[in-house]
Amino acid sequence: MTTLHPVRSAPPPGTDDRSGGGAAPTGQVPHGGELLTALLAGTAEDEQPVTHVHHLPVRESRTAGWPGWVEPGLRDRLVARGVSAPWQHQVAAAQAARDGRHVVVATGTASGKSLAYQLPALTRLAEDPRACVLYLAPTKALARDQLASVAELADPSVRPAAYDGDTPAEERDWIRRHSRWIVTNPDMLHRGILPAHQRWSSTLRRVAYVVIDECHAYRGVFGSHVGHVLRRLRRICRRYGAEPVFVLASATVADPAAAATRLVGAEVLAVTDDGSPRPGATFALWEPPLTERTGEHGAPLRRSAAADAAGLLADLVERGARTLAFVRSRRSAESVAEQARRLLHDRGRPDLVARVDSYRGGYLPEERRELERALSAGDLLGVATTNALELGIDIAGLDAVVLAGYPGTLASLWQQAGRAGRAQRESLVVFVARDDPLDHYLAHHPRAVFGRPVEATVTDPANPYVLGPQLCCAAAELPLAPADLADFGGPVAEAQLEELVAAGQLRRRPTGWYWAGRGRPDVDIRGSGDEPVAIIEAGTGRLLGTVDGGAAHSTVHEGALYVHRGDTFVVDEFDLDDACAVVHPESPDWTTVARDVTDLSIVSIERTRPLGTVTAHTGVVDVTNQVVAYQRRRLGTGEVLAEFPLDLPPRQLRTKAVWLTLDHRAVERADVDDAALPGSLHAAEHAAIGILPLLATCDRWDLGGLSTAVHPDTGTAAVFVYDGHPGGAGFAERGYAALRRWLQATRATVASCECEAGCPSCVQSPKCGNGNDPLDKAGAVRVLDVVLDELAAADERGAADPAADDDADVEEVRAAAPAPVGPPAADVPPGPAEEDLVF
Ligand SMILES: Nc1ncnc2c1ncn2[C@@H]1O[C@H](COP(=O)(O)OP(=O)(O)OP(=O)(O)O)[C@@H](O)[C@H]1O
Repeated sequence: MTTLHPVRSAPPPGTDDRSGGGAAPTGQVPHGGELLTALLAGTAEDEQPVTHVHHLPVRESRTAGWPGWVEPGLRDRLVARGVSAPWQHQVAAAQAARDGRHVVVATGTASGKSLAYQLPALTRLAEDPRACVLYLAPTKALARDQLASVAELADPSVRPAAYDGDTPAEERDWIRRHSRWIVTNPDMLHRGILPAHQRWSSTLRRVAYVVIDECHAYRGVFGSHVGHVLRRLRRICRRYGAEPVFVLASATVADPAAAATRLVGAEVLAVTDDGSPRPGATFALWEPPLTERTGEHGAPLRRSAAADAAGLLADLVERGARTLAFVRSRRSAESVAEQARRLLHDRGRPDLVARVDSYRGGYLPEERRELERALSAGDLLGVATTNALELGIDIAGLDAVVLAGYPGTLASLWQQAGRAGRAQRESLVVFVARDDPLDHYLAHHPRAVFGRPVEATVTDPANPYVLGPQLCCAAAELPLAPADLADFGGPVAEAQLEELVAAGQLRRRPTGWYWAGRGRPDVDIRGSGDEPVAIIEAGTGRLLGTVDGGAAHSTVHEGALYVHRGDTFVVDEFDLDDACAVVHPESPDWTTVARDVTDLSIVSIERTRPLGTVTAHTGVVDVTNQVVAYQRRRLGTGEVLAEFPLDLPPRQLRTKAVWLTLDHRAVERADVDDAALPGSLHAAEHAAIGILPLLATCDRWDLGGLSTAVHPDTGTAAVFVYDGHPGGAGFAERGYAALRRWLQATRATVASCECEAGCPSCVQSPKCGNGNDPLDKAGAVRVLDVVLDELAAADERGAADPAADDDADVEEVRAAAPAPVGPPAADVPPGPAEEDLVF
């Protein structure tokens, strides 16, 4: 790991840093570029972890005048709080909302998105003493933070209040009657407010604005449910005579207008041109080097991102830099802080040991405030934290942020990176890649990080497993009239209603569809539809939580290591009949990985794109999966310690998939013989799954795959990637729509990895049911080359699928990009061609 040594004068390779190097003046914390140069000074000659350095220059603010309609009292309060003039994007979004247009403000972290909805909403509340606002947040912590901010700004008659699962019963009635700014969440809307709409009618008829904060959080199956909850809300409001304006806020996402329109079910205008100022930063992409250690099939392993993050944290603290290190789990937060303390101790700096801590979640406001205070005062210099500190903290003046691993979305990455920076001082951000294809890709493709975002927030409101239950909820709230169906998908909804009538869940009457079940429909908007499995602690009988039924076989089988809020347990018994798993606390030095066998059959093809010797498809598939064994693997290294058989029944999943078929000519062109074909397809499939989250906001654990040299349904070689949720979640369809970009990035990831025969950074998968066997890295590159050639040739012939609307080449898209969304994009230099990027 890096240690303190004289500053190296040459900048690291790949740098476009303009800040220069040099040691810090005594007593002063060096700024971003200097810090990085100093960190690199002690790196071993043969290791060069920094793959790229990006310089984010200071961005000056662009303000606009206060719109004439803003309530003077509100304006005065804002001015008194330091908002002397609104930024341009705030006025653009506020004006659209004021004019009655649904609008999404999609600008960077801390760009003042709140003001964009507070201006029109609070003005309206001041003008109309009866008007109300509904504010929806994805997490309770964010909701509570926003509540405090509105309470400070609003006139006392607004009485902002939180109405969520934590609201005491005795307060609920008061809130319903008196609050005019109700802070809640989609779950409460779905379970509490909409089913009891008569009780809420006086509020619902007065709703002027619905604010949906952090709207990129609503993705996949959950996002599809939320989309319907919002459609139900609009229908009920309409019934009481209200047509609220929706204002959405989001950090970086691709195409926010389309994503927001799909979520709300009505046209939404996007405001993306960020007028807020930003301090400068040096942003380094860092990939830990390969080590002598080996994992599955002797694959070389990289040094862990956590180990490098701990080293960086210690180095930065030693230089007096106030640093946050974001890690992926609570356990990791503790161990990174512990490793950093040990390093400082070993370097003879016991004075600094007490100034490093971890943030262990729990989200207690007092804990957060103490941490904010200690960091601001400089008592604490380094904190390793989970994403608990990503939202809703106000720590000014951090010198550096270290990200140990990609946090899953670019929005989160910028949210975390945005915690660094103080006015007039350049900060340092270091992204440390984990041993995983997506992290590896990002470490070597700076423009995927600093260019226009390509990851789309996908939802699929037409998923029958979402639409059916949601139509039941809607009908139970208020019978569904034919005129209502347009909001719920038109013909798709009609077809679904027929099935619900046939199943006896709804009744058709001349006036519409009526709920025919007993009580209320029981629909879990956060679950997969399978019965959740309860996790029970042996001895105490304490219910620790639940896991999704769909994931239970591979996560809580007998012998599995189960992590709950950072604490570890081992499963003693998995009872399928009672849907529960009994666990005991244990912290072994291993983790477990399930082994499974998968079978897939094609049910129907929805779209096909012939590409000469290759064909791309999307459609419905049946996947049969059986977990048959599990492995114990050593923590940190991934070394396989033992394998144990399991006796679990197979399970069926009907879902959506994207797949490629390759006829014998394509296989010949790829120069892959019979023996190498299965491994080549399998390796391409793994890398493709690892990369899809770059284009769709999902996790590789949301996806499944299957590849085979001859698939019985097609008679050809085939690679399938499917959504791991009943009915699909929109991820596979996004892959089909962005096929070329997806496969280009996949190919680049595999080809650029310096390992010889495949490793976790390229073609090995941590969740492979076959133990990553067989895999043929070189064959995968050749197969992907043939597919990409065929795609390019088809595009030249003009045979692009109209559905593949964004299926353009990565470079072309970026070159043509309009004013980009997100913190860095406006400053991205034209950049070198893909092949010129630093590897
Ligand atoms: N026009 C302005 N001039 C000066 N300061 C402003 C202006 N607008 C907002 N601010 C301040 O900027 C800070 C960030 O604002 P806010 O929390 O609304 O940003 P955000 O975009 O919602 O942040 P996040 O990305 O964390 O959700 C706040 O301290 C706010 O008071």
